[in-house]
Amino acid sequence: MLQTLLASKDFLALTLANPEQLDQPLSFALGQHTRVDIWDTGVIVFEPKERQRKDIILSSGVHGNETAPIELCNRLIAELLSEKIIAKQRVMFLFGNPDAINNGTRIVEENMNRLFSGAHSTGPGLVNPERVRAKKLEAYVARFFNDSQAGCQRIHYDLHTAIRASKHEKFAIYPYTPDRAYSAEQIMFLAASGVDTVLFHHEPTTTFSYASANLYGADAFTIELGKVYPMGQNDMTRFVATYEMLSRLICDRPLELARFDATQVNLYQVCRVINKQHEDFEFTFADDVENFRAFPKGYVLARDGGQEIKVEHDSEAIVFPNAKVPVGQRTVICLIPATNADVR
Ligand SMILES: O=C(O)CCC(=O)N[C@@H](CCC(=O)O)C(=O)O
Ligand SMILES: [Zn+2]
Repeated sequence: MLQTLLASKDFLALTLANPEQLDQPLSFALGQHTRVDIWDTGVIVFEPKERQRKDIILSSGVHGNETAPIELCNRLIAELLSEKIIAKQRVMFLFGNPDAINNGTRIVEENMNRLFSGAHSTGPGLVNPERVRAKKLEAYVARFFNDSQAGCQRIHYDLHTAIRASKHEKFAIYPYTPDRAYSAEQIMFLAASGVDTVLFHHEPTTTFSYASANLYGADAFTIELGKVYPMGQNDMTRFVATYEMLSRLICDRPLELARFDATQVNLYQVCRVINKQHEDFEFTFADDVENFRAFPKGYVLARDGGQEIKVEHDSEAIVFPNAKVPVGQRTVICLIPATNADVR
């Protein structure tokens, strides 16, 4: 198994050939500079001999059909394994849901990105593969971040793609962190990566990025890198800036970030999340309406159990509309411009 990986440098292939687990953890050295530990299928850690100031997690494939970030991460892993680039920061890559990646579907049985912060074990408990895997992923994040040296910055970018097209092609969700100012440096890092739009969430969630922000004080984001396409059909030239900035981050090359300038980015505040109450929930707008389309006050966005759901602010933009979720889950996020965000 190790020989195959060392020859191919294809960690995704190893992961997808062993979607449930690996027989045993693997450990090896890259030259004199890096130790590599494979903790489980889809879980690989690069540890430079001389540790620097950042501990970085890059996760992808929490939704199995969101392939561009999976390809991007597999390329970074291959370049690290072949010593084309050398990690100067501690970095862990996670391929979240190998079964769903093999299936080419968002989920197998349940949306994994609603199962963090312990949600995997509430309600019916560990009854499906996504719940079992979410629990394991939480444990790997804890193991990784609990080994951070004092003063080390923790970073977690959970990489996704959106189901539909977006007015802002690449965007990030900043999890709810009521006790912290928003990081100007992180927002400018995202902008330099081609992610020029940030949504500030207004409440705790059970997403992967929220768990890392809340439990470990990490600079954590869900990052949407364009639209869903099948594996191998992504135009990877659209991710050149993202690849370049992640590579600089891992290798501790100069980030050369611009000073924070609110006019260079699109900042939105989440004003509400509409959850599905009844099976008959439906939107009034067409399936091909893109993310960030704005609707005026009073516009009927949806109907749910005979009730009309209307725009409450002068204008609200919508993101992630999806009527086909289970009752109780998010159908859409509504946004207003973030005019007073505390960015420092
Ligand atoms: O395009 C869509 O409808 C969903 C894309 C996606 O998977 N988004 C994440 C966002 C997580 C967050 O709010 O931080 C998700 O729904 O899990
Ligand atoms: Zn996703």
